[in-house]
Amino acid sequence: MNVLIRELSVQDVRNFLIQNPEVIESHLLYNVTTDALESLLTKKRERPLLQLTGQILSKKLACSVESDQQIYERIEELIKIVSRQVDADYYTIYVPRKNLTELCIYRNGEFFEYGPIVKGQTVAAHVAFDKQPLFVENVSMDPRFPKGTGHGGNFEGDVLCLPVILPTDDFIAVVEIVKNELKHPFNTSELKLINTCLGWMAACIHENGLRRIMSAQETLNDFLLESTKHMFIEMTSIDTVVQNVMTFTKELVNADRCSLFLVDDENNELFADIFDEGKKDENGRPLLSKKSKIRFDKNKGIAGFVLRKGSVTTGYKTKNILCMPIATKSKIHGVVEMINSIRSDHFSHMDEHALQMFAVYCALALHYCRLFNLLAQQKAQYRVAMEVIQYHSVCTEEEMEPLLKQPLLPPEEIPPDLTTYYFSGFHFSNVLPQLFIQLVVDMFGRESFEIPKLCRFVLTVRKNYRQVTYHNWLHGFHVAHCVWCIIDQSPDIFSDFEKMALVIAGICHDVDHRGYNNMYFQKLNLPLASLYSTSVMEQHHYKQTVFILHTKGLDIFSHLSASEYKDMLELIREAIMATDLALYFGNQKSIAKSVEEGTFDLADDNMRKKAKALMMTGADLCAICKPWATQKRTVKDLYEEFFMQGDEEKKLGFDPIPMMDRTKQDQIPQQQIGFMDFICIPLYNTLNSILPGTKPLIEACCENRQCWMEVVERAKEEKQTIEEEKQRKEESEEQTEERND
Ligand SMILES: Nc1nc2c(ncn2[C@@H]2O[C@@H]3COP(=O)(O)O[C@H]3[C@H]2O)c(=O)[nH]1
Repeated sequence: MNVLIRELSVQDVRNFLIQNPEVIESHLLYNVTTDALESLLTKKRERPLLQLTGQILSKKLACSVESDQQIYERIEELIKIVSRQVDADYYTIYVPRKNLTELCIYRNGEFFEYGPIVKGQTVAAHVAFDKQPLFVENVSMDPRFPKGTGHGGNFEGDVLCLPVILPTDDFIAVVEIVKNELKHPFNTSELKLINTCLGWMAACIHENGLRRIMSAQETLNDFLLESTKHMFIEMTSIDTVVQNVMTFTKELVNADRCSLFLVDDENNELFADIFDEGKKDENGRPLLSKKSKIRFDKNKGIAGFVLRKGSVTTGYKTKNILCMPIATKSKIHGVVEMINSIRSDHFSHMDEHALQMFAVYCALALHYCRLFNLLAQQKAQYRVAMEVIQYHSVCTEEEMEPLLKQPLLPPEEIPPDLTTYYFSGFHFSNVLPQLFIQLVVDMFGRESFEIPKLCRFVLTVRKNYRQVTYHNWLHGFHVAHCVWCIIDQSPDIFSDFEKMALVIAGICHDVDHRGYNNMYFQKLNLPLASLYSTSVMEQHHYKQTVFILHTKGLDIFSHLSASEYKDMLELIREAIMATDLALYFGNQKSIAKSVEEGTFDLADDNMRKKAKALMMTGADLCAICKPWATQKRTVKDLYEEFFMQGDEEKKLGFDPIPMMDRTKQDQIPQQQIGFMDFICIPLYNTLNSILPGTKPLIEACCENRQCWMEVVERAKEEKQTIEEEKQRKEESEEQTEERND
């Protein structure tokens, strides 16, 4: 009989009771106390709650969790419910630690060490190792688990053990549910229930994490808004940006400490001078301290550095680090290092992702801040350079003295043809400043400008012309003089305001010309060409003019109101820009067309503007209308400048245009005729049609054309004579030879 009882299994007993229900009934009635029966009933009533489990779960999990501790609290609450549903005896929650090398048990808000994550010891460690669910029947008999479950090595029963893995692949826990062997084993629906619940739980925890990230994102957006405001309104310093980055990243990933190292590309180093020593301000925000710079080799491990530094200097122990480069596409700006997660014993994938995203904004913030600082520095450098330039480009008091003493020549020394188109400054180069002042005084009266200012102004303009052969101070004077003559010969057309703008534009129109045309700057991609895309030199001449006009002591227009001054500069700008010959063609065509159609009207603002532009071109080319001797001399100087550019281009491997090619000098007379036919004659004809006072210009131009024609003819004749002579010589040599023969 004894032998028979020993061989009975739990299942045999169950089968017997199903077939003999009266046995269990009498047992319950007579052998079990009422209290025990009632507790059994309570348990039994809880079973139908099964279908509500999902609802309870979702409610429990929907509550937001702020820290990892809270996540495990939730898991425990849920596993408690699930275990009851499946009538389990025990459950245990294990948490991976030490970078996934060890497990500890979580129970009632506390963590207890359990053991290493290895195979061949416990069920939980095996599952943590494989990260696969496992069902073990009668665990005490299974040789794979000599140390059994969380309830010891010799526990007899069935074990269901599952890893909790989030959709982000973060492995956060192992859940173990155990049934005593004497109870009924896990059935399929129970296994399904546990699996489903754990699946939902992982999804909810993940969801919760996302919510945490979203709220961090909101804070992040606020920060971005705040820092952008700082940068673009206040243009904050690098220190402020670094402090913002450190404070916010710390909040973002819940780090205990943080550091930020900036890259010093020049010295191949990383450095930091703002430190987090764990202090907080009255609002609980990190209080960072600025200290002397720590520098170290860019290639040395920062983590190692911080570990060393942290433990030696502050006694602070670094347990885990999240380290991220702060980089834009082209440059690594720095490295941010988060030390010791407050939430857990390590930083999660979510932390990493959030920081990765934020690092992009940090990089932009640092990038713009650096750019801003660079810009501010360059601005300061520019100001210093301008001060130096101003010192050297403005005339000294010694240089001024003679003119200040005698701004005007005695009447007998004034060239009699000064007020005619034919005046040539070649023989008056020493007194051109006095002659210019004379013209100004003649046209505007003695009171129009402060004479000492005008003296300083005119000498400084002269100083700012370069010593090139054509586009020099003398050319500037000639153009201003021609403008003066046109105005003088066109009474009641221009206002004093316009006249002043035109005469001053005339004297300044080529200031700082370097003897090269616009094409040269563009072809060689010189800095001036990157500054101005069109009318390169003309824009530069205007800028130089404004620079002179702005300089204290030379500010001849200081008597104007702000708006008058603005208008004056605009008129000067238009006049100087009009000296770009590339703009002339369209202008001439448009005026000639209106004249032909009888619609030209100087009262019309637009046409008036065009007329003034044409007048500036007329003055700029006035050498072509000077007496023949002056014309010849000017062309010689002009071509020397052209050839200098040609020589330069040849040196740089370019092919100069024939006009700038020294080896083609014999073409000059023909080129002059071409220049007149193509540009000057239409120009002065049209100018004459709108400003009849310019008639001497077209006449003189035509006379000079005649002179160039004669040069061409003479050259032809000379060539012919030479050839005839050559031929005659050859023939006579032939005859001599024949005679000798
Ligand atoms: N070939 C030729 N070109 C001239 C003459 N006078 C002026 N120019 C050109 O016309 C241009 C007008 O604008 P710039 O003063 O910049 O440069 C001038 C020269 O390139 C001339 O007599 N002959």
